[in-house]
Amino acid sequence: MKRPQLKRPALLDARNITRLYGPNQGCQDIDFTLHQGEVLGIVGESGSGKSTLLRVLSGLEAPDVGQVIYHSTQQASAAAGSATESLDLYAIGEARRRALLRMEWGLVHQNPRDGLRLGVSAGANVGERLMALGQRHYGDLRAAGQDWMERVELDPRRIDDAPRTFSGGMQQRLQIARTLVTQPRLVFMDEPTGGLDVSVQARLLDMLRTLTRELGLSVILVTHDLAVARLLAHRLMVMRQGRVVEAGLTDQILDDPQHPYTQLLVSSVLTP
Ligand SMILES: Nc1ncnc2c1ncn2[C@@H]1O[C@H](COP(=O)(O)OP(=O)(O)OP(=O)(O)O)[C@@H](O)[C@H]1O
Repeated sequence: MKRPQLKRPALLDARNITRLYGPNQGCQDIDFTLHQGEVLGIVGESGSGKSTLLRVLSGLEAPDVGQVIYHSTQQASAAAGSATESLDLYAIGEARRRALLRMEWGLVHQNPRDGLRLGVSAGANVGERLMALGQRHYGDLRAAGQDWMERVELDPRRIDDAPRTFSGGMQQRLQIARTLVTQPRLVFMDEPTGGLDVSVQARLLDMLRTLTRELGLSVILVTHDLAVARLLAHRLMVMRQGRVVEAGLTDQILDDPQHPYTQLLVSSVLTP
């Protein structure tokens, strides 16, 4: 499969990040740059530190050492165009970090229950994030809810139903709609297809691939599933015991792994 050439501006820089809970437990010495429109997969077996790294990158947990630098594009004015401001995620303060998550970033949890409000309607789940950005018009919010339900292949006639009446796969699609409705510049995904039936996973993956391409999303994706990584990610980082052991273009890593650990990971998928 042909991958796009990625010579785009940097969106996020991870600089020498370490967050350890014990020896080799967590993540250490992580350095990379995510470019605009790029999908970066973080892969590795259970306990390799993927989720720890994602929490640090997404502003949920400060690193012991290192910096996360986000290149935010502010729309100064129609005439002046946009200006880029580089923000040190853990130096800007809690309020600004939360505002970033709300306004420019999105987070898709493995378990949709962690990303949805189960007690309010599907439409409210989607509209709520828009309201947080200042949209108030009921008709527009409802129209956006219906539109996004359709985009994630949910029946828009169920807009008033509570997500707890949806299946796991439907809840995950609703969580994705809720996340993407605000057109985030950067989306973090933690095992977005984990815990679902294989057939449900396949459809969801297909949908995610279409949406990331259509919207030109920048994504950091954590998965232990190399098939998911193959389908969605342009580039991969392979983690083992908290460290990155190999990084590069997805096809190169999966078709010609260099590190013995990556070779083992790839062969364990290929060998029944
Ligand atoms: N809050 C925490 N307190 C103590 N130890 C932790 C904490 N979070 C993670 N760890 C430890 O850090 C290591 C890495 O865990 P992490 O969840 O980042 O790995 P992972 O690759 O995401 O695994 P999985 O795929 O199973 O989620 C593990 O040994 C884990 O026990």
